[in-house]
Parts: sequence; structure tokens; C-alpha cells
Amino acid sequence: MSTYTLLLLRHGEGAWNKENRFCSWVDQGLSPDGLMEARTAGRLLRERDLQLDMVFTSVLSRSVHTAWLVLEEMDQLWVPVVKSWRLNERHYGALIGLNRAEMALQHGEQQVKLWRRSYDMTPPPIEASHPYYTHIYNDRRYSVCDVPKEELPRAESLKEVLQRLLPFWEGSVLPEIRRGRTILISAHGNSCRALLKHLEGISDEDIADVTLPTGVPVLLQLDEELKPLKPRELLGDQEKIQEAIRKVEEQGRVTGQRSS
Ligand SMILES: O=C(O)[C@@H](COP(=O)(O)O)OP(=O)(O)O
Repeated sequence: MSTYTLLLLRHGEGAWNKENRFCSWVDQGLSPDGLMEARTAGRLLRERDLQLDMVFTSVLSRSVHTAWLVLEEMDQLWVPVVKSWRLNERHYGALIGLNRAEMALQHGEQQVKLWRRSYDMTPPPIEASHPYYTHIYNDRRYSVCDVPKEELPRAESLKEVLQRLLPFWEGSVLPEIRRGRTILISAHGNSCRALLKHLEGISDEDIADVTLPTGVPVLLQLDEELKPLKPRELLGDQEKIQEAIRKVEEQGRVTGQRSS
């Protein structure tokens, strides 16, 4: 029986992850720690002797840059990279740019947890008056998508992320996996969570407890039916990974990091 290897990776820490702001479709670069995380992820994959055949990324610089650094560390810079907006982070709508701890103070921690982790709650949509509306919709990268700009999301639940992601998964990624290719998907916390939900059959309730830290490769071994053969493996120092997960969860607490 053939088995397939798939790696999911949330990009290294971005500037706004550090500031505890919803980054979403804003094109922020990696922070100095994020650059290191991406290189560390590459070294971990190299130590495992993994040979990548193809990489898929979102069209956001933090996931593209992470993929480059991983490939460089693996000495596999030649590997083809395909980019799609369908792997972008969840569109956080009107919440984009806002600080999670301040939102928790204003709206309560429970509301922020629902916005961040519930499966089917869509945050309020981004309006044309939003400070980052032009930054997003006037960006040339969204003029070359497989849907007209007007049809791109204005806010998304995790469910909606999965819906926009599936056509790309089925049309572009799955055929490569079925050909036995080892694939890395360098994407985002919520686009990776949506894929994990799909692949592992995680319930709408239980997906709320799945958190991915930045820069930690997730190794999946799939059978011929694309079902996981064993539990997902988060690569790296397990204590540090647990600590990083706890930090991501606490970003939505009132005591989480505030804007200075
Ligand atoms: O949009 C963002 O700020 C984070 C996710 O935020 P949370 O869902 O964890 O609040 O996405 P990423 O850093 O993976 O691109």
C-alpha cells in the first residue's frame, strides 16, 4: 500500500503576530524571530532527510518567504512553488489590524474566542472605509486570481475558508499527492487548520481546540484514501511547541499583549 507524505506549515512569526494584531490579508513581512523560525523549520525537515517535490503557498509574502527559507535550508531551492490566494489566511473582515487583547477588553474574551476559533462564525465584513481596504483590494496580486476581485471575500468563517480552499486542494494539490509527490504547504494558522479539519475529519466543535504555532512543520502520513495513517506530528522541541501553542491561545485574553 502506498502512503503519502504531506507537510503543513504556518509561516514564521510576522510583524503583526508579535504586536498581537489580526493580520489576515494584510501583507506583513516576517519578524527577525520569524526569519529564524522559518530557517529552523527547514533544518528540521533536512534532518529528517525529506525530499520535497512541490511547494504550495498563499499569495501573502510571509508564507512565500517562509517557503523560500525552508527550501534554502534544505538545499532544495529548485523545487517548484505554486501560489494561490485560496491558501491565504482567513479573511478577518473588520477585525483586520485590531489588537486581540484590546478586542477582548471591549467585547469580552468569549466573543474573541468565537471570532477566532468557532467553525462557522463570520466576523463583520471589511468596509471600503476600513484603513486596510485599499491596501488589500488595490493590490495587483488580486487582479490575477481565478475569480474577479469583486468576488473575493470581505470576511470569512473557518467554514468559508475551507469552502474556498477545497477547489485548489482538489484541483491542484491532490493530483500531485496522488502521483506520490512529497508536498509542503506553507500557509497560515487558519488555512492549515481548515485543511487539517478536512483531512482528519475533525468535528466542528473540536476544531476550536486545534491551534498551530508559527514556524512548526506538521507532518502527515496519509493512506491511499488520503486518510491519516497516524496522528499528525509537530516537528521540533515538544516542550517549546506546547509553550508556543499556549501563547497563541492567550493572545485573545484581556491580559494578552496590547498595543503600546
Ligand atoms: O491573521 C492572523 O493574524 C493570524 C491568525 O490569527 P488567529 O486566528 O490566531 O487570531 O494568521 P497568520 O499569522 O497565520 O497569517
